Amino acid sequence: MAPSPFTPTGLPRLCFLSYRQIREFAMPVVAEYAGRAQIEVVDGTFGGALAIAQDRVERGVVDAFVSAGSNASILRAGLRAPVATIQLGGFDLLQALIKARRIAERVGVVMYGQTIPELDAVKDLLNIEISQHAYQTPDDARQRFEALRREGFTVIVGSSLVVELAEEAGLVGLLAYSLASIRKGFDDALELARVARLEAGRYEQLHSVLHNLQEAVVAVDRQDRIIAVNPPMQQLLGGPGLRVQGQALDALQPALSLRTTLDSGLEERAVAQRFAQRDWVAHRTPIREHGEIVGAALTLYDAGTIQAADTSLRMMQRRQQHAARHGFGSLAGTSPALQRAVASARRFARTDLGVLVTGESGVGKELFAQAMHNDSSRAGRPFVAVNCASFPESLLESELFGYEEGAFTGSRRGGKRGLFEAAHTGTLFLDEIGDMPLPLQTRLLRVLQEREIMRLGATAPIPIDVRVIAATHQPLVELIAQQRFRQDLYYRLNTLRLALPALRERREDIAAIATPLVARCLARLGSPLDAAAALAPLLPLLTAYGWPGNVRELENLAERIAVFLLQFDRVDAVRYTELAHDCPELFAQPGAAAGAADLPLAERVARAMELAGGRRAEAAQRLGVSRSTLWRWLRELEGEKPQTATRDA
Ligand SMILES: Nc1ncnc2c1ncn2[C@@H]1O[C@H](COP(=O)(O)OP(=O)(O)OP(=O)(O)O)[C@@H](O)[C@H]1O
Repeated sequence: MAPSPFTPTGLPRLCFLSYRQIREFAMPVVAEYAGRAQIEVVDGTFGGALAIAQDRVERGVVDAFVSAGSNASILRAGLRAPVATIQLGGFDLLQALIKARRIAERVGVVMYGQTIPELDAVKDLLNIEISQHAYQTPDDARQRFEALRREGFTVIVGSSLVVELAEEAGLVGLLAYSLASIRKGFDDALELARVARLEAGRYEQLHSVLHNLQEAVVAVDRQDRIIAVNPPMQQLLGGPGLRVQGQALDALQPALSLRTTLDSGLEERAVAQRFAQRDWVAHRTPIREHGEIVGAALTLYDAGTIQAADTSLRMMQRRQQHAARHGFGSLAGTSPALQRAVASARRFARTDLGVLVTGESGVGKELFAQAMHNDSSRAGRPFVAVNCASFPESLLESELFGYEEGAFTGSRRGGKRGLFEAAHTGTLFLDEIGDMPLPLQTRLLRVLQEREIMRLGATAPIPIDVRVIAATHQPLVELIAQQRFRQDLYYRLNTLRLALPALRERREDIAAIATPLVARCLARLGSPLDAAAALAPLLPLLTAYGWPGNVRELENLAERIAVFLLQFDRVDAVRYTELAHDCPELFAQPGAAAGAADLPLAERVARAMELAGGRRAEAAQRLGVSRSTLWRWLRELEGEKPQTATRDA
């Protein structure tokens, strides 16, 4: 696992706190551990040791302490920090006694805490008289020591303090610790320091998260006593000066109580709550450990912030609606007519001038507008498309320019920004500009000239930076002659002119546009057919067709063809003549059946006759052949007497 960024780095910091005797004895071990830890060696005198250690803890300069005997006990009892104890091993004591026996037959043993009953067994073994004593305080130790001295003991085995006293009195003091025990103490301290650092890292992380939250958070234990609180909640509970830790939340602020959560164990989310003259959204959550409820937490979210977030989410959704999805890469086809249009559009995209896109319905005017926007310096900014023909005049006006609150009956509170404002810094695509009512044309002209808009009912204009791309399928020059379009607006919009060719003027693009559409549709519907292979027999029909609805019509037809193809699992099994039911327009065109040369002759003729309602002249026209040819075919194919089965047109 990667270490938390909050875990302190560098060597673990140990503080070795002891009396002089053990400290001096332990120096070789301290030197041994110097590469693995940063070790501070401190002289600990009884009582003073704790104050020294506390100072280190408060300054946060020590990860773990290592100490022995009474010092270790005092540190453990009084510090909120890990303390490793240098333990006295039984073998250590035995070695010290063997040394003592060489000097004297009577040995005093003075240890911190309690006596060691097992020593009695050693007594006989070593042929030594042992007088054992335990002490709790330094005074206690001194008294024990004095008593032994009075009794004539000259050698004392014991802790660091005892050895110190013995030496002061000119007696022999033997330290009961071995270097091995001291090493063990340092190893324990290193491990404690490692764990302490991990915990400190975790705590820091939580602390930092909690303290940086904008929300007010409080956590309580099982008894509703506050165990954690962050600054915003501290403020709500009584200000920074008040000590809230350990207090019952219920008593401090009954309105924020978590008792019900503690009792029921149920989470409450997004509950509106009024507190301290503000509106909040409250979450109350039980805290569980191993399934048991051990506490609960309350989070208060500022209602204003939530409302702002809601608005921003809606704005984001709206911005996504106002984004241009297509680029020039979305344009299928390689015909010279299309390529010329693309080349012009690419050039226009580099300017910031208005563009008037002309062309029949469905030729791709909006697609080109999006592509120009995405190729321009305004890419990534809003692209707002509005169809001027799809709104009644009054609505179009408020859609485009927005309104102030109270501008008209039923106007929304706070007013509404218009599409010009929505398109600010981006592009506004005004489709079907020829359908814009004259009064709005006047307003539009003013916006284009002044570069500012005035919301309905507003008194001050709003500056606006928008590139306008307009489109029309109507001949604006004729509308001008009929006084249905303002000439000055026409010149304003018409700075750059992009005329898009109708699909029938670039029939070579039909396959390139239709094939991916059919392929996508087949894949979506789970058909195994290859779109290009399945479309090939239909290409003469598709190419011959007039496409009054241009690419949009082709898209629609491609979907129908794909759905028709669904019933076949192999291309050579497709009965193309049946497509006439789904796409009659393809078959109804003059010469259609003749175009579908890949279809068997019998089917083509039957189809043409059916579509012509039995009229031979019309059927011949559909097939693109003379009446006499048709008659001949009919006789050959059907052996039919034409006069009885058909009518002459
Ligand atoms: N060259 C092309 N390649 C692929 N798809 C195209 C191409 N041209 C147009 N389309 C697609 O045809 C459909 C109609 O295009 P678009 O809406 O841009 O036409 P329009 O001229 O703006 O139509 P209208 O005048 O009716 O608003 C869209 O789905 C568009 O993606």
